[in-house]
Amino acid sequence: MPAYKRILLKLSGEALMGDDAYGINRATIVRMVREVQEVTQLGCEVAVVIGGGNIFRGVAGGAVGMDRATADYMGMLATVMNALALSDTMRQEGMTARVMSALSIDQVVEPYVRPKALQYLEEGKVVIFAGGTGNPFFTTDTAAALRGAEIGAQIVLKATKVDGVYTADPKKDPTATRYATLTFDEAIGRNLAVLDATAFALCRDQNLPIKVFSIFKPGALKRVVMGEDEGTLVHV
Ligand SMILES: Nc1ncnc2c1ncn2[C@@H]1O[C@H](COP(=O)(O)OP(=O)(O)O)[C@@H](O)[C@H]1O
Ligand SMILES: O=c1ccn([C@@H]2O[C@H](COP(=O)(O)OP(=O)(O)O)[C@@H](O)[C@H]2O)c(=O)[nH]1
Repeated sequence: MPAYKRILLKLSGEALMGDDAYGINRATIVRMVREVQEVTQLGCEVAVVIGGGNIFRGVAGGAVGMDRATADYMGMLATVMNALALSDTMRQEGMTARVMSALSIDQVVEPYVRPKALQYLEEGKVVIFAGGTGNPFFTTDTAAALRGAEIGAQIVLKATKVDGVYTADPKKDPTATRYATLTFDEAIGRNLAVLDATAFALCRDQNLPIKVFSIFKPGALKRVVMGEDEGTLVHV
């Protein structure tokens, strides 16, 4: 039995690159989709928020002199492309997915309508939320917290490049150690940048726990969903 009835899974855009320099690595996206399929087969309702960092990151555009809001809209469009790729890969693997976008691009994706998203989830379809929050100056982590709260998910699962929350960025500080659990106030107070502070604060206020785990570790998603010891739990 899965430990959660409904989850919000945040998939890193950047992880979609696999070992490529940018874009979507075919083997990587297929592997991610199969992991999601495993948890749907356990009877868990799955909503996904996908990032866009493999195609475009607003802060990077902003850093080279581009208007930050414009760069962020480009980043949001990148998440729409990833969402379409993800949904198509799910279709090829025999799953049913629906993409709902925070930005209206009528010819391409259906708009986000909360009751419809809830209906899809109840029908056992995977719902992929594209376009982040629809607002510049936010991230897809914040979109995950927001949509997670809206759909009544029991937990937000952040599948990322590291296997949990560390005392410092493990990519920069090799002496950093991993937490098994920590509170939102500790994460925010210590400026732990594995998620942005807005996402942490929203989850804290809604009493919505977050689990951070590695997207590269085979079977990790299933273990998290089964309530087994994997990654780091951030809680109130
Ligand atoms: N305290 C920390 N613990 C774990 N990871 C951290 C920490 N501080 C910064 N990071 C970095 O945060 C990254 C994950 O966040 P992010 O770049 O938003 O990835 P994603 O593509 O999953 O959204 C990790 O790859 C890691 O290098
Ligand atoms: O609500 C949002 C979500 C995303 N973005 C933009 O989209 C980019 C891609 O999202 P993110 O960096 O969160 O993706 P990931 O880290 O998962 O690759 C961000 O850098 C922002 O520029 C945004 O402006 N508002």
